[in-house]
Amino acid sequence: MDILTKIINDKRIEVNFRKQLIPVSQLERSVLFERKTLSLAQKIKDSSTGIIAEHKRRSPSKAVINQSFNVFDVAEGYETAGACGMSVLTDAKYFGGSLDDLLTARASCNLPLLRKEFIIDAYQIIEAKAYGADVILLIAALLTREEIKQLSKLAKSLNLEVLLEVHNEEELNKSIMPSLDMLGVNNRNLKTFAVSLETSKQLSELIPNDFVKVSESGISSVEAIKTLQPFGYKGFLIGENFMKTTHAGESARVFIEQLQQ
Ligand SMILES: O=C(O)c1ccccc1NCC(=O)[C@H](O)[C@H](O)COP(=O)(O)O
Repeated sequence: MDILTKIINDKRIEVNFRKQLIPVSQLERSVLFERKTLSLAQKIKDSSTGIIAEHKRRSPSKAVINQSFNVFDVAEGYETAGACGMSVLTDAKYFGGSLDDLLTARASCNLPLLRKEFIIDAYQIIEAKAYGADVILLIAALLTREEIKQLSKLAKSLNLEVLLEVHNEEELNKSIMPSLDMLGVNNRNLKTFAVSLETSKQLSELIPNDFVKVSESGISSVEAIKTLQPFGYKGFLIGENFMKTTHAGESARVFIEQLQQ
């Protein structure tokens, strides 16, 4: 069984459990549910660097990356560094994240926050809003076109932006629709974990220009970004490269400074 199938099997059980624990009506009463959300797409459009910096403790491909940072410091550091937004992994079993991480990030910075999660149910989008997210991720490999439509429309009705992630042409073709804000190309093959920036380069011309283009995963140098920018990418999602250091915020600051030169 590949890792994505394993993650999704576990996620179905987790989501059913959570639904019973905290009903939608309770999520909708959260103070953050009424909050005015921030636009990550606009921040990326206005930026010359477009960095979405991720909080990532561990991953299926790299095991432990960093267990010692606290989310408060990382969020504050990323904001000071000049990131456009922050991605917060909320999956516990495979990434060591949680919704509390999202809440802590929300309390610690004014950056647009992406809930980085394996979303398969409308309930998780309502959770995202209740815990302070501005953006949700939809992964085309997990969803039918009809599901992408339903879930993205729900997100938009809650004033959340949608980053749709693809890995290949087939996923891209089935996903294009007006209820998406950003199209992300994941450079990591989720079956083999091999990373290749060629994936972003090859798919770029197939992405209509009305979407903000984001390149995700395996970006570890300023040079990598400079090779992706001519392909129309404005946003760059970076996790491990910052989280594996002794100070995620400081490493993002140095990276963004070099990118501006
Ligand atoms: O990172 C993984 O190993 C992984 C495995 C299976 C599904 C998703 C996975 N990662 C989620 C992400 O998309 C990345 O955390 C994100 O793009 C940042 O990637 P990186 O800069 O390479 O840490």
